[in-house]
Amino acid sequence: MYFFVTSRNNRKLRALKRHDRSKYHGPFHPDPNYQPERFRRGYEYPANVPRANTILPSGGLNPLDAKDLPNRNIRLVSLISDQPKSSTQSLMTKSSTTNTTSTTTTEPTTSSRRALPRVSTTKAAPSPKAPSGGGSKREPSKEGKSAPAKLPGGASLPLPTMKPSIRKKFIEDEIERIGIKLEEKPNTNHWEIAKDWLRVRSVYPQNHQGLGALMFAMTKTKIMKADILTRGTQLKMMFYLQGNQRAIFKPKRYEREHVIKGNAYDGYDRHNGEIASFHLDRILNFRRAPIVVGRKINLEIEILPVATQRLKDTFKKKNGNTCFYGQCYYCKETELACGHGEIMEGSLTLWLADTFTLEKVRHPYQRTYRDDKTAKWETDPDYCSVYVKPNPPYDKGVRFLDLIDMAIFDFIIGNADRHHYEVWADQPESMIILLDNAKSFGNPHHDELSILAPVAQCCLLRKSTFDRLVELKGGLMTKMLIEATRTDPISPILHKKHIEAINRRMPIIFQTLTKCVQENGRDAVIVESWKRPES
Ligand SMILES: Nc1ncnc2c1ncn2[C@@H]1O[C@H](COP(=O)(O)OP(=O)(O)OP(=O)(O)O)[C@@H](O)[C@H]1O
Ligand SMILES: [Mn+2]
Repeated sequence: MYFFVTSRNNRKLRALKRHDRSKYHGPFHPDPNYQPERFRRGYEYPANVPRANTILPSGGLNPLDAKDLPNRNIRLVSLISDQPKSSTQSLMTKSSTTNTTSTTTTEPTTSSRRALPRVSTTKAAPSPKAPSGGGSKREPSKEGKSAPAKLPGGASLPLPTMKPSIRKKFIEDEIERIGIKLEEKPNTNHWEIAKDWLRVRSVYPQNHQGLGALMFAMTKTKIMKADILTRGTQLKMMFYLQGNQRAIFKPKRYEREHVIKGNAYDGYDRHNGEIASFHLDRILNFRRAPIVVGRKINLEIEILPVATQRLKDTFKKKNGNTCFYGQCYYCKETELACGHGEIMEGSLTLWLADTFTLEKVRHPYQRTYRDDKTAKWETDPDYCSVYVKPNPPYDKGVRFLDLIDMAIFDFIIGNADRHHYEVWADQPESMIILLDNAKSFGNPHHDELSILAPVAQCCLLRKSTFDRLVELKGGLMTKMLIEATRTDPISPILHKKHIEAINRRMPIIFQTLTKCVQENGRDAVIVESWKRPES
């Protein structure tokens, strides 16, 4: 009898839940309550719908909401300023100012121990002393190294800087180096070259002149066959290029200035984000992302004649434009991707050679993709030390530091959708391959701090990444990004608001690291390698 009542109640509860469509909007559908209509990834959350509050509101506040909240006049003081600051320096410093141009607001907290900082940035949060020209104004000492910035508690986070003249030359060289000439190089097997490049810890080499020729080939080579790609949840096509090379085509869905509102993982893929991310991967010298170019295709001439029947079946005309909807988890006839007439812009990602096998791993900082449910990492400040650090594959080797690198990368590009990542199977030293970066550059007015959770909680960073970030600070990263993408066939790749967003996010990374250094000491945070200490 008891069982009967309970199961009937459960049934009722389940039925109730089924009608409550306000919850699930993630990529998976683990339960029967899933309602795809409402929370397709292409769906943008209406502004007037109240959202359930989580302890951590996805790591950031919408700047537009900040004015409604009390006691948020808190100014973020940069810790990477060039002169040592007084003890008012802290990641979040309470300020009595009512200055509305204050770039950052944060909710006051009684405890310094919380899962994540809640900071939201409305517009460029300049590091006060960071010059826009990319150089550093810090007075160099005789060796060209600056005095370390002293922090409260005696810790320091030295940011080595170059002599202004050396820095100037460095900037020029870096900008020169990162530009790519897309030029034809006939009688070359570009695909074979890309295959030879593939390593356990890199996809392509640094500064290889073959890259421009390979990318040129990607933009021009005849498409021999076009098919759907059912893998993943987003609309895309699989192309087979002449010479037996596969490539993924992600269609343009938004104009450059479009802002994706709502959750940081909302919206369709951004093809330009996929391109910009590849170049950022080059700039950071990670070389862990597949090679991507922009390409405009003629759907009627280049695709339909070589399309498989199952892809052709999803083609439609709308308002005189050729469109398709493909076949994937979120693909449906009413959500067409349309060309401009017959021409469709998109990104083309080179398929990785089969030298190694991909293995998919669940990201330890995976989101719940639900408003009513927080993941453990969002509320537990010890999540990293208890659940990540001590356990394989993060307890030794390169994986853990790769995870942190990826968090930095994703924070810069604004990708909050890294629910899984991929590595080479059976290769313990494998890199985390930065596959699928298209959920990026959605909202340039919002910095999704929760993406930095692995950095803020684990307080570890590979030294080479730290050094590179220091080199790129002060605007060099974005200068290089603009130069790197300038020759892409569908350039400009990013709207200037996104460039501004990157410049704003860099100091936030340094602030997060500084807080780590304050608490743990520099040597424990910036490391060459990491291994779980013997207990
Ligand atoms: N360049 C590539 N080389 C080899 N395999 C790839 C490549 N790009 C994607 N894949 C494979 O296809 C899968 C789906 O691709 P991708 O992640 O870009 O699609 P998606 O629809 O965005 O997926 P999701 O919805 O899970 O984010 C990847 O997880 C990977 O296994
Ligand atoms: Mn994706």
